[in-house]
Amino acid sequence: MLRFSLPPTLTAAASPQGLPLHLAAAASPRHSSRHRYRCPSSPCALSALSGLPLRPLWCAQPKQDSAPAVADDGEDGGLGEELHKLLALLPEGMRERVGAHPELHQLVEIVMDLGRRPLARFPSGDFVLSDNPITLNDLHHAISQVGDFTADNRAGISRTLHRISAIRNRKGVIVGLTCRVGRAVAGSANLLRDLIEDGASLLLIGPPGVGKTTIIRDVARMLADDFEKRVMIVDTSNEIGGDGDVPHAGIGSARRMQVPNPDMQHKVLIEAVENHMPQVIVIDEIGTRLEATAASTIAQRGIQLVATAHGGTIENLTMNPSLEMLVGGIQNVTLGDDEASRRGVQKTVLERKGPSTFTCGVEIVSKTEMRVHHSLEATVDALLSGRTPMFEIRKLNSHASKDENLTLESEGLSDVPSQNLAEIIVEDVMENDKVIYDDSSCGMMDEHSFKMEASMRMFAYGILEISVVQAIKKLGLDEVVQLTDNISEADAFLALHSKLKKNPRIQAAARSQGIPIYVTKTSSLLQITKALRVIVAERDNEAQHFQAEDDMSSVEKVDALEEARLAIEQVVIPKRRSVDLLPRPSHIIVAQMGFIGEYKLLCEKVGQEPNIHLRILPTHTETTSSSDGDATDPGLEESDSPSDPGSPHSSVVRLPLLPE
Ligand SMILES: Nc1ncnc2c1ncn2[C@@H]1O[C@H](COP(=O)(O)OP(=O)(O)OP(=O)(O)O)[C@@H](O)[C@H]1O
Repeated sequence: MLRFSLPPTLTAAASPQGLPLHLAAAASPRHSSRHRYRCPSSPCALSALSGLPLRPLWCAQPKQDSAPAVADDGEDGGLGEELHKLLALLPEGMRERVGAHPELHQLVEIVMDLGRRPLARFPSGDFVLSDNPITLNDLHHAISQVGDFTADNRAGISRTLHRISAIRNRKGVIVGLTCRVGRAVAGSANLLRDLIEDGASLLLIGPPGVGKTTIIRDVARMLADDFEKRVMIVDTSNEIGGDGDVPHAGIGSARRMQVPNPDMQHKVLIEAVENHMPQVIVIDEIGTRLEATAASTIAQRGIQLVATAHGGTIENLTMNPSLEMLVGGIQNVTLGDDEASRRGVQKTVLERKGPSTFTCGVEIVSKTEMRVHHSLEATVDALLSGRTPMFEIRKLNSHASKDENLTLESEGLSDVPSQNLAEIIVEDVMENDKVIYDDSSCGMMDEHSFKMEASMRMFAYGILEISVVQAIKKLGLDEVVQLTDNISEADAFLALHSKLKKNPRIQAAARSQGIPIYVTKTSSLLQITKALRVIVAERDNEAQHFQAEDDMSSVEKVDALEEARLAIEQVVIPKRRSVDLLPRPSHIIVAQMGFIGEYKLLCEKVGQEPNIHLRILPTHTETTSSSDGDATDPGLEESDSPSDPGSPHSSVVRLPLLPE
């Protein structure tokens, strides 16, 4: 886990909320140097692979000339001027009740439905503002203070970021209001600062109320003020720049175009590009096919695009016919039989149709946690092929108080957590060959002793690629183990047991490749690291074994030829006696025969496996024809007789393996 300490000056400057993001708002960081990371599967996917820390939020100096960030909550006990404007919509009794609430500064919404008790929504839960039900008068009082409701039934309060949404009856009369508190939280986009600075087009996805608009507002401010880009916000419901014709200070020097009617959003998008020469376009809520098409047109013109869309995950987008275009579009493809079996998939598969409109996808999990998909295309491809996509988790420590250290962690980069080591099981699922991983032995091994010379390609299935890559980095195996998407070129296969069990096709594909299959019970970084150790160690042993065999083979060959040389030069030629050499493997016997042939001597193979060996005859090949049928060859005769090889009179002399 990576921890960064908040400097005391900034700690002191932290907002009364004590929220980490508010702490971050105290600084307006500007980064001059950046880490660049490399990904095996995609050139841009990657900070998590680096093993390098994310930058702390305050690591750069605030820009001197940038306007100070506007926080909603003011000095009067956290009740800022803007919040006052929202509370003014309420009848006095309710206003006092909510004003006295200890979490006022975190108020999210006020709900007023005709004939029901009014509610204030806080992150901790709902709070009843009055036992008296809301009347039409209460609603009229509120409506009279807000601007006009547009076609999307939304209105705002001039010079604020609040959003008032109406519920109407069938005759069009307003019978309910949802009054959302809007805040400019400078620093809420700091977790995305590196991507923004890189010029990446970002698609932020998240459920309603998770904080997308707040983040995108800060992105616009950051791009305009910190990175001095020409930013145009296409503000469909005036939520980013606030209600009224003068935009809210929360967007900094970004410009804003209002949209007369939500159906016109796509037209205003194109107009923004054609008339105002923006470098960046910011849009809240892309929701229709027309809007998605307009966004894709803009991206093709090389403009940095930052947008939000509703949805829990990127997978939701791939299943949304209106929005799938944002991720490149999805199509059905029918594969040939060979290709289908090579990939281990069915014949009809889903594939991405074209390039994605956005470079990166960011799933907003909560106000303090995001999942960054550095390559949206790689994520979509992974999802469509049934693999788990690689993403990076970026978090602000939600437990940090303003007096504590602020923790910025990326799970993708954090150290291996301590876990119950007994749980670690790595099995080789090839039949009858189950290996239970012995953790104690692993503890004895030095992480850096796993270096291998030969590189190895590994196919991971059902396991986050990012975790595998991290484990590879942790073991220092970057140069050794590479991930591959193609099972047919893999040397090893690592899978999550539960997932592999359910996919006989992929099992069959791996088996047909004849590669070792390893499984882990869970996909925790710890288990993957340990699995990798086993895989690499086994591979290392194998490599050493082959190497040893090779080495031995060449040493034995030298010995065998030397043995033949001594036999020829010391016995066969001077004493004209035959000599039996030592039994050897066949490829070495062949080498010996060639060697003997150079002396123009005859030899023959004698004995049975495993004792087959050569007998060198004191007969020259030139004389073979004339001596053919010479049954009286003394050497041959003598050598057939069982005799003591050590005897000076013996016809069979066994030479020492190595000459002295
Ligand atoms: N970092 C933050 N700190 C404090 N409050 C926040 C933060 N981010 C958002 N909020 C508050 O949470 C509420 C919802 O935020 P926001 O409107 O940005 O969400 P959203 O995801 O855009 O919602 P929707 O999809 O419904 O438009 C607002 O009241 C906002 O002020």
